[in-house]
Amino acid sequence: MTAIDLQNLSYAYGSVQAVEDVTLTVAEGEVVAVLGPNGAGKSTTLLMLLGLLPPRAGTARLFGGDPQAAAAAGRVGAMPQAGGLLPRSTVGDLLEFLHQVYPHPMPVAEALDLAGLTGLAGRTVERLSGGQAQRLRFAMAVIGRPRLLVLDEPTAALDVESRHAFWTAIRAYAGGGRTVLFSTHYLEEADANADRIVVLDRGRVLIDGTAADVKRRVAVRTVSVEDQGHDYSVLPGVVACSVRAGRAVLTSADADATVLALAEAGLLRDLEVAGAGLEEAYLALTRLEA
Ligand SMILES: Nc1ncnc2c1ncn2[C@@H]1O[C@H](COP(=O)(O)OP(=O)(O)OP(=O)(O)O)[C@@H](O)[C@H]1O
Repeated sequence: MTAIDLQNLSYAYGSVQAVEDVTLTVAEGEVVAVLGPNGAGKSTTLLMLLGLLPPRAGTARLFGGDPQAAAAAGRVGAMPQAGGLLPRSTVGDLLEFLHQVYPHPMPVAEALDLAGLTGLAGRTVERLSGGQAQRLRFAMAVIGRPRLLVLDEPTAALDVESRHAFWTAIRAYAGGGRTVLFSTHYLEEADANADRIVVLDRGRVLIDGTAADVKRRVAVRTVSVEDQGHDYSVLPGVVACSVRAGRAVLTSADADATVLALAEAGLLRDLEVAGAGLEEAYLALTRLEA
């Protein structure tokens, strides 16, 4: 059974093309990360997927039907990036209300436990810390026992320890054959918690594969040597190169192969190899695609 089926989805805010021709299918039981830097189009894709934003082009279907129908049937739980909480109500009242709305909910105590909020049922929402509010959003998303859980940057407000507990809860939830789609900026988080990673860049799908596929392509290093006027772009692994202050600076997706080729060509003078950040990796990948 296909849980999520996005076909050629596009969306523009005025002249900003936020999502362009995104096609993505997720089978029931998969845990998928949507990875991308700021502004990559993650939130916009998630909003269309949930039926909260009408696509300008393409279609979004959940469990073979309309996203809104899937949501109305209680099959979808969503955790937005922010908002969605009534400041004056208590944690317990909010969850109790949702418990009554859904057809097959879990007990409020179970949702509290799953989200690490046991003992906070009487606390008003406005007195929750950022991390606790985030965990309440998670409890609200799971209390209806949805078959599909959609989480938009769920750990953004959490410290390292809460992150760990949070992912343990999500994995436990996914373990029962449920489908989870979450967005994140962090490759490590996607790697540790997803079966599959979809990298979005400027609204487009750049990579759709396993963590190993992604890592292979974002394991970018900066290799630099004294410039000797060579055409460095032809060397293996090189995805971008420039000459700065007499040095050839090469962005390489395979530093070992690049260094070996430099050595074979007699170009290995004053070698420096440095790790490149993920943002640089995205940049390099984008150039590779261009
Ligand atoms: N309401 C809006 N009005 C105008 N432009 C918007 C709006 N929301 C998003 N955008 C633009 O659309 C593009 C995609 O934004 P989106 O929020 O989907 O990306 P994102 O990957 O979720 O980013 P982030 O990681 O920062 O949340 C960006 O260029 C953003 O500035």
